[in-house]
Formats: sequence, C-alpha cells, structure tokens
Amino acid sequence: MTEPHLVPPADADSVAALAARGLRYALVDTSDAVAFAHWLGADERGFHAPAPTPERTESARERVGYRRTTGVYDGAAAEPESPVATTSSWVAQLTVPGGRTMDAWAVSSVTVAPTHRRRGIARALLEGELRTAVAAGVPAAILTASEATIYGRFGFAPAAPATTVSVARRRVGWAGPPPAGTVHFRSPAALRDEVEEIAGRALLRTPGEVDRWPGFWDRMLGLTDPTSERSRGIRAARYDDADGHPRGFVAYSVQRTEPDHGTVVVDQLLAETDEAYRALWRFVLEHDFVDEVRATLRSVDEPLRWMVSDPRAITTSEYGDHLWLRILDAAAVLEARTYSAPSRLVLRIDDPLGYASGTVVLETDAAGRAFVHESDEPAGIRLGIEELGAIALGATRPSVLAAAGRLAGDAHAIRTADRVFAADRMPHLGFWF
Ligand SMILES: CC(=O)SCCNC(=O)CCNC(=O)[C@H](O)C(C)(C)COP(=O)(O)OP(=O)(O)OC[C@H]1O[C@@H](n2cnc3c(N)ncnc32)[C@H](O)[C@@H]1OP(=O)(O)O
Repeated sequence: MTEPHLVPPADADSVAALAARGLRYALVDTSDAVAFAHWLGADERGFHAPAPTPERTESARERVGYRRTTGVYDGAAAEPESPVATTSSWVAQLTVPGGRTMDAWAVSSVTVAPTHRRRGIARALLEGELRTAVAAGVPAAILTASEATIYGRFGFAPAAPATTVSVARRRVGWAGPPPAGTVHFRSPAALRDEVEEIAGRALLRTPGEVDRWPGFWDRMLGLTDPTSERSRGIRAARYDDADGHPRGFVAYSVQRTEPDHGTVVVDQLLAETDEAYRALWRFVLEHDFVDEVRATLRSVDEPLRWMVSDPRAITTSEYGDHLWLRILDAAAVLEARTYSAPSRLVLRIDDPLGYASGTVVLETDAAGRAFVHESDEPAGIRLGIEELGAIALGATRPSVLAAAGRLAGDAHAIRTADRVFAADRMPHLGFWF
C-alpha cells in the first residue's frame, strides 16, 4: 500500500545504531492491517490520543497508508509487535515565494514511548529521515513540531509562523468593499469534489503552505465518520467570482451556547484571490447570534484587521513557529524561489551535519530569478543551517537574526539580504501534519 517511490529501506546507519541497543528499525508494511494497527496504536499513544477504534484504524490506513511508515521494535518488550517508536514521511509540495512549489520531505508521527525515551531513538529516526531524503534527491525536510525545543539540533528552523485569530463579532461591522461574486453553501460531500482544485490554486499564493493529501480533505469535511457529532456540525461554503468561477471556500462549525451565544470555529478558509478572501471572511462574520469567530493557524499578517469597523475587536494568540524547514541542498532551495530585488550575495553556510556546508554565491536578477554557484570568495554573510532555513521563505529578516547574534556579516550585505529575501506575502502554513 505504501507508494513505491517512498520505500527506500530503513536507513542503514540508523538500523545499525538501534541494533546496537537491541532494537529493530524497520519499514511497516501498511498493507498488513495488523502491523498498521500496532503502529497506529503506538503513534496515537505517543501523542496522548485515545486508542484508535478498529474503524478509525482502517480509515487512517486508507488515508495515510501511502506514506513511508517506520517503527522501532523491542524484542524484549512485553508486547514486541507494538513499536516503541514511530515515524512517517512522504514527499510533499512546499510553496515558495513566486507561486511555485518544491519537493520537501515531510516528516510526521515522530514518537518514542515513555518506556524508551532519551536513549537516542528519536535522534536515530530523524537522522535516518534526513539521510533518506538526501539519498532520494529531495532538497529539504519539513515538519510541524509538538515542542519548539526538539528540532533545532537537527538543523530545522521555524520558516512560516501561524497564529489564532479571534474576532468579537458583535463589535465589528463590515468596512471592506462588497464582493462582486456570491457565497454558496455546499454540502461537505459536494465541496469534496471541488476542494482539491480550489485549494491547489489557493495554496500556491502563500509561501510556507504545503499540499494536503486526499484523506486530509475527507477527514476535514467529516466524510470519514459522517454520522459523528463533529462531522454533522461541519458547514462548508464556496465563493464564486462574478464570472461564476470558484475562487475559495470555508469549512467551519458553530459551537452554540443557549440562548443566543455561539462561536464560529473556522477550520480552513482558503482563497485564491483577495476578493474571495474578503467575501468568505464577511460571510463568517455575518452569522447571527454568534459572539466570536475563531480561526486557528492563520497568517500573522491577515488583511482581516483592515476590513472591519473596529480593529480592536480582533485579537491574536498562540503565536506559533508552526512550519519547520531543514535545508539539505542549499543551492536547490535557494534557486527554487523568486526574490524581490537584483543582487549578488556571498553566503557561507555552516551545517553541523554537513549536508549544506559551504560558500555559495546567490545572484538574483530583475525578474527575481536566482542563480547559485559554489565559490571560495570571502562571504558577506555567515550563517548556520537553521538561520538559512529561517530566512529562506521570507518569514524572518536576516537583520533580525543579525540583531539576535545568530547571523554575521557586513551591514550592507545584511541590508541587501533583507530586501532580496522579502516575500510578497508573509509565509504561513494553515494545518498540522
Ligand atoms: C514532527 C513530529 O512528529 S513532532 C512530534 C514529536 N513527538 C512528540 O512530541 C510526542 C511525545 N514525545 C516523544 O515521543 C519523545 O519524547 C520525542 C520523540 C520528542 C523524543 O524522543 P527521544 O527518543 O526521547 O529523544 P532522543 O533521546 O533521541 O533525544 C535526542 C535529543 O533531543 C533532546 N530532546 C528529546 N526530546 C526533547 C524534548 N521534548 N524537549 C527538548 N529536548 C528534547 C534530547 O535531550 C537529545 O538531545 P541531545 O542529543 O542534543 O543531547
């Protein structure tokens, strides 16, 4: 069931490192329902989630069974068929500035059982994932992190933040222009037929976004368990422009408290155009007997604030690092995006794991294209692999890292880098994976 291109064998160095500790590191055959059930049980337990039901296990196998799924097994454990550590990975499409995507090795489900923690198992798994990505020719790895303290040591850096936006709905009036098109309610099943196309276009607008997999939409729209209370509460609406072309959608639910209070909880609001963005926000803000509209994992630079009569009715919380990026091939990543100004920058990159160390010249032209080559010139900017990841999509300015003492160089080069690396839109990632 795992897709063929995702089945390079378990990394040999990590197999050896774990075998030396009496542990077996292996791919999980996701076509084997029993093996997958043990793996999923360990994964869910690792995130302190309830034990999956047989239905949920089968649904998860259908949705994520295509991934490269690995487990670490302890033959001396009381239940040796249940892994003591898990990961999964796949090749995702990461949006970069310029409305393009690049391949990125997405890593998820990193868990180590409390019975086996702090013995270097996660390190063996992460380093194995990075070596596997490099061997597969994928230029970067990405993840969303449960804790911000874990992944810097492997060269990952926060590259696209997200925040929770809350609107005190009764305080705001609409101050934006009226939309030219129309918002239509769609049943979740009907939107499912349209969502991949609309989202595919919308996700290209924002650096840091990552393509969703088909099972993501099934679950988001409540189609994997349509009779559950959560699923029956999901509402979906689509925005069509004045020519009748679908340009965005919102999926949300309303948590109602009697008699006249409630909260609109926005799950995904994706828009291909600014007009669609405005129309969909207006739609959710105009729900009656609702006090609050809350949306998690929104951009830290939402235009929303400028579309309402009382901007102080909008508060943000839970600012999060969210997308973490680990550059493995600096030239490939730097050339994947477009830039905001022509320039010539010499960067010396230090990568403790060795993948991206070296000095490169980044030349950008007036069209924003980049040309990268290795060089032995003196560097204008010296930075580590984490710092390169932090500036790569444009979310953090190089001068901010210089002020923090995490990047060095001459002042002119750093000012130039600020201009060159700036992205048209603030990088942002709108879901967990
Ligand atoms: C992409 C994702 O899936 S994010 C989800 C991560 N998983 C979770 O949060 C689930 C609950 N936690 C766990 O399963 C485990 O504690 C893990 C996976 C975070 C760590 O597993 P372990 O096998 O204990 O880690 P390991 O022993 O390999 O530690 C490697 C290094 O990370 C450090 N480390 C591990 N976990 C943490 C943590 N939670 N906070 C800070 N540092 C940590 C260790 O101190 C060690 O540092 P060093 O090698 O630089 O001295």
